[in-house]
Amino acid sequence: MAAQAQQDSAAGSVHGSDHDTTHGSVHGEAYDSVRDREIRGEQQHLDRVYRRLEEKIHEAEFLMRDAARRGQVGTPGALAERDAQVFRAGVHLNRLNSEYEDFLFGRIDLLAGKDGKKGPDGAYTAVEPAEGAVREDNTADIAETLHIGRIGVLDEDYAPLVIDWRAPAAAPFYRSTPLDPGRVVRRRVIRSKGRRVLGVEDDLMRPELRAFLDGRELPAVGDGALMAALGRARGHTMRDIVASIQAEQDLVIRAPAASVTYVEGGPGTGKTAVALHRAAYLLYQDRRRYAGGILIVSPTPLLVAYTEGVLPSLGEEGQVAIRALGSLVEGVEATLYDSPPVARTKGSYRMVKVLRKAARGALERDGVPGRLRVVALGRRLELEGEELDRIRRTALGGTAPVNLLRPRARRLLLDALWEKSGAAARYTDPELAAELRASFDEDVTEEESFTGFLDAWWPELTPRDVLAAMADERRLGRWARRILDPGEVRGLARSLRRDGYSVHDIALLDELQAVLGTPARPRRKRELDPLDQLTGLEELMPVREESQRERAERLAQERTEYAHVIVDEAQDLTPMQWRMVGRRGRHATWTVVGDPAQSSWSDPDEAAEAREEALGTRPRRRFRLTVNYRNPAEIAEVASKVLALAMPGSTAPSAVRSTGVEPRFAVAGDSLERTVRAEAERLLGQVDGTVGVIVAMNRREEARRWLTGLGTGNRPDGLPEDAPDERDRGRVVVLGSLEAKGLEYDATVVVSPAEIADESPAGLRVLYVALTRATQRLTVVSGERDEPDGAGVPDLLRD
Ligand SMILES: Nc1ncnc2c1ncn2[C@@H]1O[C@H](COP(=O)(O)OP(=O)(O)OP(=O)(O)O)[C@@H](O)[C@H]1O
Repeated sequence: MAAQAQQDSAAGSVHGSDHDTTHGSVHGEAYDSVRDREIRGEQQHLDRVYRRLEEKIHEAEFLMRDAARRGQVGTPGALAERDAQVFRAGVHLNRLNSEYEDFLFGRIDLLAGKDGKKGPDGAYTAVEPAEGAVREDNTADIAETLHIGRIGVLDEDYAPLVIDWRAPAAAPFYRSTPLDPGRVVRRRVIRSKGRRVLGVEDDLMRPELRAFLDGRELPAVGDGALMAALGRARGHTMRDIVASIQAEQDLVIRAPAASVTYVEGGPGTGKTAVALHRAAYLLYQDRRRYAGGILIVSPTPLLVAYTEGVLPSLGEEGQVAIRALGSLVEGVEATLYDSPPVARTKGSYRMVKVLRKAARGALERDGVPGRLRVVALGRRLELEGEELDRIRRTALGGTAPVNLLRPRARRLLLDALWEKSGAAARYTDPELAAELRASFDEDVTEEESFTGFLDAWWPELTPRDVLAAMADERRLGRWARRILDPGEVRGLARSLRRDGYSVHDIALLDELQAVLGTPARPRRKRELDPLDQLTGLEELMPVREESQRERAERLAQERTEYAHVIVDEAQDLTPMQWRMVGRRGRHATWTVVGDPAQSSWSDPDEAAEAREEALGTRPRRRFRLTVNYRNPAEIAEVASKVLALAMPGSTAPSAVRSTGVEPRFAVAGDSLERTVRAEAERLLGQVDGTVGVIVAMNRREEARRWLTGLGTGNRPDGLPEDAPDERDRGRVVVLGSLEAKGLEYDATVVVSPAEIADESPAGLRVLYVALTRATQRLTVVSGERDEPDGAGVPDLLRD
């Protein structure tokens, strides 16, 4: 399994075993000296790149100053687009310099191509080698060497010093494999920090070939960049994978953005990483088109926080908004959880009908005046009871948004009052009657008693008002008759009486916003500005352009629709959430990534239907990711047992590496608390990075207390500042099973598989998620319900 995966991966170790050791020889030369020489060579290249960038930055600064001197706007906006880009690159570089590793991270050495055409990035465009590029004796000359980095840099002759990783010329760096090498002979990953090259790792794509560069044979050093990247300790934020994107991932990242791109793949196959890199790629490829914004929808705020740093590290911020499902509606933030049955009700498609009824019914409230009384044409006119109800029913006919029906209701009230006045009967001349009616309407609508009544009887409803009205079980029962059963009504009403909102409430609020509509507001008159009287003022005023970030924030606030929508963990969206997300991408292209086997939603068919509706009739392109980069084979093996129960017949992705460390099974004796704490402590000593403790949702609070002071950042009272566990602070994280979605840790403790599985109808799939979070070590603790065997293996994880 793992061997197959290695073969699939472009970075799989393909060169001879003499390179796997740091001593030995490469083509008769001491290995260490070859490596040093290669590193020195890359260092010289990196120095050249930095010198060129500095030149360009100075040039851009000069142009800016010059433009300012000539009275033009003193910002990059006044420069030619190319220079402005260089300027931004320079600003970005300064940041990269101080904050990020691996500005320059790759290199490919290529055979001569089929033709001599060059692309805009200065590189040859041919994908396949020229005939005769490889000589009969299996030797060849390297015709082109490209360096790949986070941005593109050209030298003074417009030859590429660095190719942007998203440019077409960089694709072979990611796609070439020994099975399908194209022109690539050697693929090199360069590790650098700031301006210093630290190491190089090579893969030969044509190991049978002896290739020469400037008369010297091309050596290969290192033993696999991908494995080195995967073995690194995990922190609290995700890293980008630019240096080691794999061929099957690259196909997704660079897929044309038309229509809907579907990506499925098991845990750890890089779906989230791919989604983020795809956003950066799309912006690079067509910045103008995506100025409309890219929205990335993520299931939890924890996953947003985990992934947020990746885009700036790719040079992208601003046009991409990463939002949790609970933060998609402006001004509200989900903070509560619903029990599985309530979540199921709230997420169900049936809520559309309930909400439509509630939005109309919410107009009838306690305290609404039962009588309208006005004086007009010298008479007292009244409407009450049944008459008012009838008017309301007529006004509400059809499906138009409730808040937009107020003018219609107002009209109907005036009609009824006019009727009551009997004036119509007295005037037979239609012109005269119309005139009188107009002045009647004007008189009535100016009366305080009329406007006051209308405001109370037909107020502008907000989504929150309606949701609050649904907290009344009796009223909700009326609106949900024959749609929800009484148990569902009770649970729903009770959950809406809490302070705050759950993630499922947010989709209800959004649906209500659509059902209620927003009446057009009269434009506020601009206050009289004495300077308006002067002309030509603008030219005299210094104009401060918005910074890119300010602009992005402003646009994000104003924006309700996006040009491209990326949905991460798409298997978890409920039908109501699909409707909410769908409204934000009505004219968008889409990338949808997910894994049905990890779905915590209990009715996948219903969700699939809502998803299809949200995505409309656009054509679909499907991709499948097959390699698990997160879990070692030993952990993947245990998880696959639960997969077999959760989704019989589905195949698990193949793990790319194995650590030789089997998962550990512990049985809680008389104290679950003590066992969990001891196991977490043990793992803290075994890994350098983070430890995630995953428990059933209703044990979260309790488990946080169990682990107080153990690397959690919750210091027990009286602990001296330099206590030994101080270095572990923040390394242990306690999570409810649903919160673990998408995250990963060096080691995890999964507490009571049976409790997690029993918690909801989708429990087995949630357990599958929990078991696939660790990059190095997994400990499973059995509790009362787990029925462990003699080796401590719980029932659910046995064959
Ligand atoms: N090509 C790669 N090079 C290096 N690391 C990679 C690569 N692809 C994925 N990874 C790493 O593997 C881990 C899993 O990736 P990611 O979280 O994107 O997977 P996923 O498919 O979204 O998983 P899940 O479905 O479990 O949420 C991450 O640490 C990611 O950085």
